[in-house]
Order: sequence, then C-alpha cells, then structure tokens
Amino acid sequence: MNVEDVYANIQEQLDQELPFVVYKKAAKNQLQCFLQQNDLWYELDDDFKSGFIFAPFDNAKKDVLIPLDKSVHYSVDITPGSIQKVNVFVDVEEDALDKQETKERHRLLVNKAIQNIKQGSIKKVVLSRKEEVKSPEANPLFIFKRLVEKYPKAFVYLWYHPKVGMWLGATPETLLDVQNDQFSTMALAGTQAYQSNGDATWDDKEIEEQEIVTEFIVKALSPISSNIISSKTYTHRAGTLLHLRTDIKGDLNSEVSEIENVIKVLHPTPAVCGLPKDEAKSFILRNEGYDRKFYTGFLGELNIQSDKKTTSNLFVNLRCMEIEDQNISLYIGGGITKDSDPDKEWEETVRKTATMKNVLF
Ligand SMILES: C=C(O[C@@H]1C=C(C(=O)O)C=C[C@H]1O)C(=O)O
Repeated sequence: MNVEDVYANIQEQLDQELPFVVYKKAAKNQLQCFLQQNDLWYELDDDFKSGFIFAPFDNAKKDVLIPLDKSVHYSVDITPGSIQKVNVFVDVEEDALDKQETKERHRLLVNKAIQNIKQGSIKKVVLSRKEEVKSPEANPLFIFKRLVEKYPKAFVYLWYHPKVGMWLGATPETLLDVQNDQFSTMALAGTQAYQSNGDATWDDKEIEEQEIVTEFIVKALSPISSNIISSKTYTHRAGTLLHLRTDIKGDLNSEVSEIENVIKVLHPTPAVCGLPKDEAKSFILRNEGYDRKFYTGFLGELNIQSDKKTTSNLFVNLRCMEIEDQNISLYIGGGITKDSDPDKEWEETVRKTATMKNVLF
C-alpha cells in the first residue's frame, strides 16, 4: 500500500459518495484515512465513541463521527518525493465592489464588538467572515495534495460526508491531545505576517488576547486535572503568518474518564470564540450574520486504542475551506479586544485567506 493507493481509495469513496477523511499530522510523515463503509450520519454517543470526529463551532448543533467500527482505517508512510507536484488552476472571480461591501460590513461588526467590550460585557470576541471564490474545476484531491506539500507543520485534511459536505484545511491549532490520562493543548492567538528578517515583536493587544486564551484554558482544566504546566509563550510560524503560542499539559483526574467532559469545558476556547465564553458566543451568533458551520469547530481522532493506550488527537478547524460544486468558501477570523483597530482586523482576515489562496492560485 502506498500513497497512490490511498488516493485511489479516496477517489472510490468520492465516486460512491461515501464519507471519508484523509489527513496528515504535523509531526508525521504519514497519510492516514478513515473510509466509512456506508453513508449514514453517526454522532458521538453511547453506541459510537471512537473514530474521527468533525464537530461544528456551535456545540448545540450535531457533530459527525466516522466510527472506527464502521470504517476502514489505515496509514501509509509518505516517502520523500512521493507526493507529486500538482498544479491547481482556479478561476477566482473577485468583484471589487463586493469586496468593498464585505470590508465595510466587517469593519462595522468589529466596531460594534469594540463598543460592547468597552461597555464591559465581554473582554474578547473572535469575529469571522466567509469569502466565496469560484472554480470551474475544484478538484479536492489536488487541493489536498497542495496543502500537504505546502504546510508540513500543519494538520492537513480533506473530509467528506454526502449528507454534510466537503471541507479541507491546514490548521496550526491543537484543541486537545490525550493519551490515557495525560493531556496537552495550546493557547494560540495573536497574528502578524511572517517576515524572514529578524525576530517578531508583539504589541500589547496581541499579548493580551493570547494571555486570555492561556488563562481560560488553565482555569477551565484546573478542576478536572492536576500538575498543569504552561510553557513560556513563544512565536509560532504557520505558513505566511506568525502567532503567539503557549503549550499547556497535565494529568486528567482519574474520575474524568470521558474525553467529552474535557472537550465540554474547552470548546470553543477564546482563541475562536471569546471571553466570557457564553456572552462572546451569543454576540457571534447574533451579529456575525452567517453560519460558521464547522469552521472554528474541531476535528480529529477520538478514543483510538493502540499499544494499550487510548489516544485522542483533536484540532481546531482553522485555515479551512468548504467546497460545494464549483463554489469554494474560505473561512477566516480574528480576535477583537478593546485595543483592536477595525482596518487592521480586516487586513488580518485578508492575510489569513492567503493560507488557502496559496494553494488555489
Ligand atoms: C480565528 C482564526 O484564528 C485564530 C485567531 C487568531 C487571532 O485572533 O490572532 C490566531 C490564531 C487562531 O487562534 C482564523 O484563522 O480564522
């Protein structure tokens, strides 16, 4: 079995309209996949606890599980050079007037959030938007290969379910890693463009918005874990962007036997929602004006057994796109605090689209 066999299997799933996910983890030179053997929509519940989960931003909505025992799951090594360079030709129709309108809408939204923050009901809120581009030939496998080639340090995936849709992404952010009772996670926030010359310096605004995430995670996990250790905060490169990052790890208390309980206290973190969580979420749902669907949700392996260990490996669904026939939707956002500048926040979302546009142009 080699990489080409994986792609042949994926193509078969697509032809038969069966659910699947193919992905590559940052540290591993491996492609992994789950190929579901029927087209049913399963959710994480008492009957199905293990597999590949795809969960929306809004935890009141349904998640999708590709259950381990309803699918074929395997991995293959990627030998250097085995992923051929592929060219993706995408005709993007961008209308200048539309763009002006979208920019104005985003600026108004950010301004509204800043007003709310100044009035004291929220401290941080992450606001996002969707950008639509058209392609006469959006071949998901081609785009996936480009993402794998371009972002070796990201979690790269292509996910499909006939009842839900098709998503692709290259995310830098871990939501939660669990091995038996040990967890690790990260607080990732603050964004600037990567520049090859010199070290990055960070403004107070970015430092504050990232600290909010670290503090939230530590506070949320404290009641259910012990020995929590946070690393120093450092600069993390994600493609053409830089973020601030703190690594957090510890031991889950023995009574926390279900990973769902840990997810419940974490998701959505202030890296993608805000603080306080409920107020920020309700601001987002009332004001963003579109449905985030699975953007800023999470995805990954859940409760997988190997070598007497139970492992979960979950990522936040960022730098992602949804493909519906010829339409590609790019999803992007950024954290707003009292010190945000609406123009800069707009620019940040534009910069973030580059992660995906770089593989489309
Ligand atoms: C919301 C996104 O990214 C998140 C928000 C960031 C920020 O506000 O600076 C940085 C990294 C992510 O936690 C996105 O990429 O769409």
